[in-house]
Amino acid sequence: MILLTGGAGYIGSHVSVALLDAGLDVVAVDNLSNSSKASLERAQTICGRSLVFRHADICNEEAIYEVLRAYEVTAVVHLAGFKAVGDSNAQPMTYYENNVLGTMRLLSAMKRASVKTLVFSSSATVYGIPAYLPLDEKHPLGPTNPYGRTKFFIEEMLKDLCKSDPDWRVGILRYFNPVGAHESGLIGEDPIGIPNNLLPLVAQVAVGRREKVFIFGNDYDTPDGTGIRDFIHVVDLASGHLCVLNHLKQPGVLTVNLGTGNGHSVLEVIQTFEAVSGRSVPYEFGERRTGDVAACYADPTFAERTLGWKSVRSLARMCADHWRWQSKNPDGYRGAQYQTNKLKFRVG
Ligand SMILES: NC(=O)c1ccc[n+]([C@@H]2O[C@H](COP(=O)([O-])OP(=O)(O)OC[C@H]3O[C@@H](n4cnc5c(N)ncnc54)[C@H](O)[C@@H]3O)[C@@H](O)[C@H]2O)c1
Ligand SMILES: O=c1ccn([C@@H]2O[C@H](COP(=O)(O)OP(=O)(O)O[C@H]3O[C@H](CO)[C@@H](O)[C@H](O)[C@H]3O)[C@@H](O)[C@H]2O)c(=O)[nH]1
Repeated sequence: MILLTGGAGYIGSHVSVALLDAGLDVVAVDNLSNSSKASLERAQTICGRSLVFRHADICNEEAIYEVLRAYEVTAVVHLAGFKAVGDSNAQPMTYYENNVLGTMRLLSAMKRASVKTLVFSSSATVYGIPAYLPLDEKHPLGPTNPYGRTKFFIEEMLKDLCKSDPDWRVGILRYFNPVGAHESGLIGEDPIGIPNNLLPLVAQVAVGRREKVFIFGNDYDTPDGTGIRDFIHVVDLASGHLCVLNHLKQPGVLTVNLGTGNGHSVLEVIQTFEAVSGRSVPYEFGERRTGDVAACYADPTFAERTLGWKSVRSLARMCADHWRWQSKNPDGYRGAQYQTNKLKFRVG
């Protein structure tokens, strides 16, 4: 049985599908602070298999320990955490508590239950301002905001833990910019309030929920002046978790970039989204956003060499799948527009 923390979230629901489709048993734990259980009900519908859901907080060591023992968990995929960069500047201690302390509690519960295999979702944000591109795993680390520092501190903690005890096997996955949705249109990203990230905002403008996209800067040193990022399809990203889980046979830490290696500009994303959706996405150029860099994209060769993993879905596919999710669920999981035959969660 695999314990998936943050399982009801955007990436977690897609990882649930990848794990269930691979025939693995899953217990998903989430405190639903930024998600809805509906995502996991739909993940079950997609796979035709049930998982176990436990409403719990990773900061609650006893609750996690109890789950680890009750379901005979053998490995943990740890996605639970807060992720908004702006919020983390405003409330750094909340981020340190939830992300760093939460991970410490989880590790402590794992140690007590003798579960010592972990896959952790880190972020390309740990690299900070790129000294060179593309970013390989050896690039120096220097996160520029509290959210990024929580990921950095957790990475350091995991390295120390593995040095101290050779039984631990840890995969650190540095995600670039996950976008898109499962091709069924049943699960996808459902941010609360005005989206911070580009793709969900573009999708909400296309569907008519918002008026236009403000492009943060058109004077970067890039071909069209707008920022460049490595957008990666969330289904490709999810499959990377399976690959790393299968690969964690040796003790120690394996740190891997999950990106495509291709950079796409903000304007390119908007134009591609318009083409695949047939909708217009009005935009306006505005000031640069504090903390943004001109360009950020991965060198994904280490992932391919060590895990045999490679992203396969194009930007057009990312936009098309994101659009299918958004157009079928204009109000996300809150809308009742898209009913599914709910599979019951497994009772543990
Ligand atoms: N989406 C991105 O752009 C991105 C990029 C890099 C890394 N990541 C990391 O990937 C992970 C998943 O991100 P996501 O985009 O799916 O975000 P998300 O907010 O959709 O999912 C995170 C989930 O964790 C849950 N959660 C938060 N704190 C918890 C706690 N204390 N106990 C139990 N559950 C808790 C939330 O309710 C949510 O369901 C996060 O750790 C995030 O930092 C995301
Ligand atoms: O309303 C918007 C939102 C974004 N952008 C631009 O779009 C690009 C992508 O921005 P965004 O989607 O916010 O992603 P990033 O700022 O690259 O950060 C994401 O990707 C990082 C990993 O690379 C993660 O660590 C972060 O948590 C996640 O928010 C950037 O050039 C932004 O300036 C706009 O122009 N307008």
